[in-house]
Amino acid sequence: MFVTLQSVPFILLGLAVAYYLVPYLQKSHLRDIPSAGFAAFTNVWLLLQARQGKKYLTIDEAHKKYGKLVRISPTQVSIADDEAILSVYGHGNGFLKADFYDAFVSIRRGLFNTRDRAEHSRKRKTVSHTFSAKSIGQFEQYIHGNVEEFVKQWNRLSDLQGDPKTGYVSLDALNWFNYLAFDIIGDLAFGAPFGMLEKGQDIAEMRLDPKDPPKYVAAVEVLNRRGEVSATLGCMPSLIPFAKYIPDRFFYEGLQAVQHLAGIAIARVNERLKPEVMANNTRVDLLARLMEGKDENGNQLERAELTAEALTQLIAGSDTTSNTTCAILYWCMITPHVIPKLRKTLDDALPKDIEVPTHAMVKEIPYLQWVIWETMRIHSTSSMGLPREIPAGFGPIVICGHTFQAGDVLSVPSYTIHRSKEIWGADAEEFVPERWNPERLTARQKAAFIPFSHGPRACVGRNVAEMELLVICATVFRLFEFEMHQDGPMQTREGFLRKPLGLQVGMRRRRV
Ligand code: HEM
Repeated sequence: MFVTLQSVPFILLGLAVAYYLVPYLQKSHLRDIPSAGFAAFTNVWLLLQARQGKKYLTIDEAHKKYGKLVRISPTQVSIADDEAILSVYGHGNGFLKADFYDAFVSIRRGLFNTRDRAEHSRKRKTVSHTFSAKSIGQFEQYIHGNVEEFVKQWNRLSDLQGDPKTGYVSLDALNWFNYLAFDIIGDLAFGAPFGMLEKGQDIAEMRLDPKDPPKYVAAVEVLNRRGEVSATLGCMPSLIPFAKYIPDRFFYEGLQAVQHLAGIAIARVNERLKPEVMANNTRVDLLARLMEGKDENGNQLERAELTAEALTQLIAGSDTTSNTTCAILYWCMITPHVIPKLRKTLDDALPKDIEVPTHAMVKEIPYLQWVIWETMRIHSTSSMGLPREIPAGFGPIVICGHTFQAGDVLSVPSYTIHRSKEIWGADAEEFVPERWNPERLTARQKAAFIPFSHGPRACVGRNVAEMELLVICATVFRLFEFEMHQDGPMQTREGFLRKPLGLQVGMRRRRV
């Protein structure tokens, strides 16, 4: 058979069509599910949404248009139905994290991005007791110390830089919540805070190799870039080896960020494991606990695995908390009556001479808890549907009236579920902390609240996160006053998380 020059374009076109049609036809059982744009034919659609930082929103809009089931890639179906939460994320269903998570691996796989079930169970066993409600008490001292430093810095700013007339100093609250969250996790996971609060600056030491001389990078920025590029490449993992050749700075800088972030963990673990530091160690932090962990042969974790796990905690436990704290301040500020009510509740509950309360003092204050939960619902720091694959040997399985097969990837979109009028009522788009009153909250709402996900891969740090949020919010709203210094709503961008881009406020020491 002869191939003429004129026929080459047609052959290429035919190959391209086949490339997209074959996966589509192979998944014939998904053909009756409406496709968002051209998503049924190629992952490029999902990749483009992620690249623009608004995947959760496009998927939310697609659900509003097409209903509860929407195909968002040749293999992935988004299910906006709270009934699917148990089936997709529950214990014992056998689903695994999808190849999306391959884009998050650096150094080596850690607890968050391990996809193999047995490996995950082993890793999770090593850390889960450390995060139990009983054990986290020993971490409180590190949280407390950093919140005290935060208060010192805000008092100083208010005293020295406040407007002479109003007393308010203008600042980006997100920056300060980031400094606080990074210093806390630095203290918890690496043995010392990064010193961001003290310097009022986003800065961390980084070494790509323990023997390298130190370099300094902006850790928050590095984490943001890394989250965005990984969440984008995760939509098309086959692109990962070629990502550095894509002529878009987003990918180049993102990949550099992945390395720099690993470098931050390498530098800090290196510091913490120095013989002179270890010899005098009295700390009961996360790294100490990880060092007690054993592998399947009873050996202690080797340096690379230890570093990967410490890096996992740094990534998972830093901007999750700061983005949530920033969203809490925003929603409280734009909703009249919430701050006065919260402040009165805190004044009534806490001793006057205490600036930073203990966890025990704040964990039973319902209105404080409701404000936090309501923000986690309406803001949804983790907004995307976390993708889970039905492994070989499983299925067919019926979810929401549709039959799925091994190899299908399913996800339940948190943002859409958290704002569903069917679940939360007509005021689902409003910030109403009172909806968490147990007399009002329904069993369905309770089960549909998934800010920490659900099942065996749910947030292992939830207890620490809740302790941090309670102590930080009780402190911030009781000691400081705010006025809005920005026009329009708080802008956000989605990487792995839904992150505020900033919150410009006036802050001063409390006067009344
Ligand atoms: C408000 C704060 C937080 C939120 C909203 C949050 C949310 C989540 C979510 C949704 C997941 C599931 C991710 C997935 O399936 O892909 C997760 C996993 C995880 N989180 Fe958190 N998290 C928070 C704070 C923390 C903290 C403070 C730590 C540690 C100190 C932490 C450590 C982890 C780890 C290690 C995982 C992976 C667990 C596994 O796969 O077994 N998180 N988190």
